[in-house]
Amino acid sequence: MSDPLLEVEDLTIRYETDGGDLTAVSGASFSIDDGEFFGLAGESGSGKSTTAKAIIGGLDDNGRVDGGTIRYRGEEIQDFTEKQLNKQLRWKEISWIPQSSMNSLDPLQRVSEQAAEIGRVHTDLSNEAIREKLKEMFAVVGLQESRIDDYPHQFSGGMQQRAIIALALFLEPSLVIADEPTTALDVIMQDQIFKYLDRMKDDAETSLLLITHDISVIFESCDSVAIMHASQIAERGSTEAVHDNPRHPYAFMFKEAFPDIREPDRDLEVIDGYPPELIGEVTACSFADRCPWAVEECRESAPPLDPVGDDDATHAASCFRADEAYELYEKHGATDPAAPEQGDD
Ligand SMILES: Nc1ncnc2c1ncn2[C@@H]1O[C@H](COP(=O)(O)OP(=O)(O)OP(=O)(O)O)[C@@H](O)[C@H]1O
Repeated sequence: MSDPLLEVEDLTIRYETDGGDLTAVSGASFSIDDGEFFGLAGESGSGKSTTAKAIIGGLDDNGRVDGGTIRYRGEEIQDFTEKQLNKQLRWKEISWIPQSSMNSLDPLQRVSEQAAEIGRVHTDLSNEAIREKLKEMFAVVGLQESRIDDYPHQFSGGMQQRAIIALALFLEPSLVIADEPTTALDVIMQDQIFKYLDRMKDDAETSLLLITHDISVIFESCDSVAIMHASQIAERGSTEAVHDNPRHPYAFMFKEAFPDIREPDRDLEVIDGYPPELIGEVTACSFADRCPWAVEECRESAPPLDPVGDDDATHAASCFRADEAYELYEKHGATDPAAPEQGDD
């Protein structure tokens, strides 16, 4: 079997802060194949954007990869210099639709000039061919082709977002990283962009790393998923396996917190509390303080992301009670029948 397109292994990322080193990602592992749509879900602050930024070499200055590897087409890239990233990866291989596109366009350059510069560095295409490709993408994202020569300030916020998406896709990259790409867009436009990505997937085996807090979008559009909670991957696997047979309490409670068209009458789950901010080494399950099924062991060490042993070899959960938690949840709701009743000694 060939290498996965992207392989993230045991990745740990920390930010230097006044309060000490904050662990934003702790031991994360997942891989994305050619033509695979992979969703990374989780509440705000779980480490999704940090993971994506590390892949494209865009960590904030106070952030660093503190352990693990990121391989792209088999080559380790976590220590690539800016020059290597620009020359070998960005735009043509991996393109990035950032969470906030508002400041991503150069205000001093027409969009077509920005495209020309990207095209010059990464392809042999003529200027005319680059303009044609950009016009095609403008049509896909619902912008008039004639506006490729506009400056960013001539667009509204939503239009700037669409211009960024056009720039991210016009060179047909192998991997598109999209961080909450559709939050500023209406549903029709979201649908149009996903349809276009699906076409790229069919025609050119384009892969997608889709980052969102909305797991229902991932269940609709992705082949695989990882659900993160406060720096750790709680569960990972094919969308089908994680949807139908979830094992980690955060994964199934998070999933049940969103409406599902297949179960219109279900009450939505509420997860009490907030994810912790983790200073220093992570030495416990980051969900333990919010988990109805947590036992002593969960606070004594961080559970490894182990295979759950079903038909999907990629399906793994980092929970000491992965074998029983979902069954208990289905029988008793979000309470542990083995836990002492309140008021007991
Ligand atoms: N530059 C930074 N300096 C210090 N801490 C940071 C920095 N950037 C992110 N963090 C912290 O790292 C953790 C992970 O943040 P990250 O933005 O990766 O999460 P996220 O899951 O993408 O959240 P959101 O959905 O809100 O974007 C959070 O605790 C956040 O406060």
